[in-house]
Amino acid sequence: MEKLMIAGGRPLRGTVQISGAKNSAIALLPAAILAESEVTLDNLPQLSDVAVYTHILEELGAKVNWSNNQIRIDPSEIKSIPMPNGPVKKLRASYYMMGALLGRFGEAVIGLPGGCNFEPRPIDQHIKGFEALGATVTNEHGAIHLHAKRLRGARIYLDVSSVGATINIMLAAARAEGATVIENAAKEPEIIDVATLLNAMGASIKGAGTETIRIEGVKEMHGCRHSIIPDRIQAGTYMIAAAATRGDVLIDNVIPKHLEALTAKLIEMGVQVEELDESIRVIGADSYGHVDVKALVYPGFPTDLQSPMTSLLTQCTGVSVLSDFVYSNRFKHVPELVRMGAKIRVEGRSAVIEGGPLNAAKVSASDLRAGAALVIAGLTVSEGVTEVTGVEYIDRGYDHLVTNLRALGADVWRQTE
Ligand SMILES: CC(=O)N[C@H]1[C@@H](OP(=O)(O)OP(=O)(O)OC[C@H]2O[C@@H](n3ccc(=O)[nH]c3=O)[C@H](O)[C@@H]2O)O[C@H](CO)[C@@H](O)[C@@H]1O
Ligand SMILES: C=C(OP(=O)(O)O)C(=O)O
Repeated sequence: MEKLMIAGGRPLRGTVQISGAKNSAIALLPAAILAESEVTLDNLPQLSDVAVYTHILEELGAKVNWSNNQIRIDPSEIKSIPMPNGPVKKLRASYYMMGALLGRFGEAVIGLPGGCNFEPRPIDQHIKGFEALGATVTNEHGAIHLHAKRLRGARIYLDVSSVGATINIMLAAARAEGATVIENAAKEPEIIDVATLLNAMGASIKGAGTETIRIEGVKEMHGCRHSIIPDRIQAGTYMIAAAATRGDVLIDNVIPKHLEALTAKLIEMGVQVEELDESIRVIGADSYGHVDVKALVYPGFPTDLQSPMTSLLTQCTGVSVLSDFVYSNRFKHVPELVRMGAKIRVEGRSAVIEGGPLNAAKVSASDLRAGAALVIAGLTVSEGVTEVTGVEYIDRGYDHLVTNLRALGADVWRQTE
């Protein structure tokens, strides 16, 4: 078993380069299935989720050539091989195989997804979308079976503006007959990134990034080259870590606009934040005022930064309230932070956090962002060594985390028992 060991108490200082976005990459990889020729993705993050996805594509018959931050996918030999089990169970975004295979072949069998299960994460809106396009969808022993003689465009109103459902419907509809309109679509930057790739592959998608997306189905799609957008959640995690350790960090290769909700909150609590063209500098202060935070869909404060933010709020004076309006029970990090001395209680969909010092402890990450929260908490503790297990979750979403933190002056290392 691997652990992260953190001897904290050192302010982070220096520059960190942010990799491409996980939540884009793991949608762009299956999107390549819709092309008839090679797709090249640049700025690919080096993450376990990406490794699992490339393995899935290879199992389907794609020729994959991954070298550092670039991947070339030749999907010309891909077949819709049933995948009720195996690697699809290892990550959440395997649900995109449903839309991509359905869109290209009119059929797919994909096991229900795995990934971070901090609470039940239904996919009813994805299925509603596939059915509206003309597919029959059944759940047989935990695997979703999809079949359509032909897919026809439809008007689909999403009950919740789901990132996954919006992207999955775009994938299925890109090569359908006629026009599809997604209403109440999610507006996250990763959706624009997927639409940009699909359009470069020959699709006709308008309105990505707004609540109405219109897709005119095309007969064929082809290869192209695309550079993945920077990972706003990794960037936000380093911003929070810089503030929590009272450091001074330049977070480079970011789109500052994607981080406005976090930037505004940091400034409100007394952190100095400077936005540059493609980077953000975060300069910590000796003390911070308490703030209330509401995690919402984009452009609101991201739920994926809610857990890391909890750790920062333990460093504020007074009581902060952090509520999650996307995932009401995403609080598995709280008991672990309490183990480290945090004064936090969960009330409904909110965590009530009373500021105060933390101490080193042995804690366990139950999901990716809970892991990030525990690492940040450990970085604030000046005596003793915090041990974080569940490193496999952290590796799903943080490219070279230990190397990056060490380069910023943190005393962090991996230890295998
Ligand atoms: C791979 C990926 O991109 N993961 C992100 C994606 O997850 P994911 O796409 O799974 O999250 P969604 O945007 O779909 O979920 C948003 C909300 O809608 C609900 N819902 C969703 C789909 C559905 O069919 N029915 C339904 O009720 C969910 O329970 C949740 O309360 O967006 C989340 C919200 O920003 C992020 O936390 C995840 O990091
Ligand atoms: C919840 C997350 O990812 P996934 O949806 O892939 O589990 C995340 O990135 O915080």
